[in-house]
Amino acid sequence: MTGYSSKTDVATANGKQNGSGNQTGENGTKPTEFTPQGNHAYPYEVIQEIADFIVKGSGIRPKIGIICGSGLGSLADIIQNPKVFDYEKIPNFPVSTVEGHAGRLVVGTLEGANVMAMQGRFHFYEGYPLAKCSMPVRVMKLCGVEYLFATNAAGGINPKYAVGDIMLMHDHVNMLGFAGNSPLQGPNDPRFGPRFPALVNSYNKDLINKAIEISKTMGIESSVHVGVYSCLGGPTYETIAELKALRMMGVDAVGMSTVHEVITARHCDMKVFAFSLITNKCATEYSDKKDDEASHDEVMAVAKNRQKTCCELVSRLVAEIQKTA
Ligand SMILES: O=P(O)(O)O[C@H]1O[C@H](CO)[C@@H](O)[C@H]1O
Ligand SMILES: Nc1nc2[nH]cnc2c(=O)[nH]1
Repeated sequence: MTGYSSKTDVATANGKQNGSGNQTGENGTKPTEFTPQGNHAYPYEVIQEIADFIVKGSGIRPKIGIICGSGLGSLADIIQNPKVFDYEKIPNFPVSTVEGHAGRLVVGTLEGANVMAMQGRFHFYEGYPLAKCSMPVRVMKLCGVEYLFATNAAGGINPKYAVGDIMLMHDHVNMLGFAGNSPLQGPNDPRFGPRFPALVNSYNKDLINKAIEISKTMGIESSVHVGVYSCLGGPTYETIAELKALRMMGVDAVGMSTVHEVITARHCDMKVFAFSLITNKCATEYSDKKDDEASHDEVMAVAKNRQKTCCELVSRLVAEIQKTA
């Protein structure tokens, strides 16, 4: 029996295959065979099967789901009593193909809360349709997750932002949506959420306020901002003209992820907290300076430098949620 095998979205950049093939679960059972619906959406039953595999395999029903951004995999390393699942071993799960995204799911406890963290997310530019990129958010939901923490590395467009700053997301501009692409495209399954979800209150204000308070106690409030993120398809970094356009639209930071995860999470009524680590300053004026060019090496280096701060912010916010549970 085979798993998901759409040949049109197989990410083979580094020779890895996506979540197809003859995987066998830890308990020896084989995953359900299925065909993609609409825009490659996974059927509810398949998502349920993946969630059951994780909950049974870990013995934990997580309340908080964390998605680690590029170079921020250490957010999962602080999880206690971790049960680790390589994506390759999870039935019908895609694989990570990007440097800085290890491709592991870590389930355990953090500040007394049950959590699960993705060390590696899926991006549109890897060749995955958006529904597949954000499929793990639905897995989280069926595992029991109520809160999604989505983190990312992003370029700072707001001239006030410095490299290493943190931007708490309070809104987004969905550029892929402008172009008619959505993770919710195709038939709607009401067991996840409504056909036409509203997004005006997507980023939980209480969690943003708590994070601001935490940043004060950490003494980093001057490098923490609240702003607007936009996701482009990538994998190219932006041209100056594109950056100027994004700035005119009110975008503060730009990346290639997160928005479709947030849309999927809000569709199934999860509370969302998201932040960008500003890993590079985006040039919005023409110059010949080599420094103006973004690079993934720089992104990874800055993320490594700031991982301790990001870990502390995340664990303190988890502690706050746990306190009020
Ligand atoms: O959004 P994350 O996964 O943090 O990574 C960001 O950094 C990578 C580019 O350097 C892109 O994948 C972009 O989306
Ligand atoms: N699109 C985009 N993604 C990023 N990820 C990290 N930095 C950047 C950037 O400048 N642009």
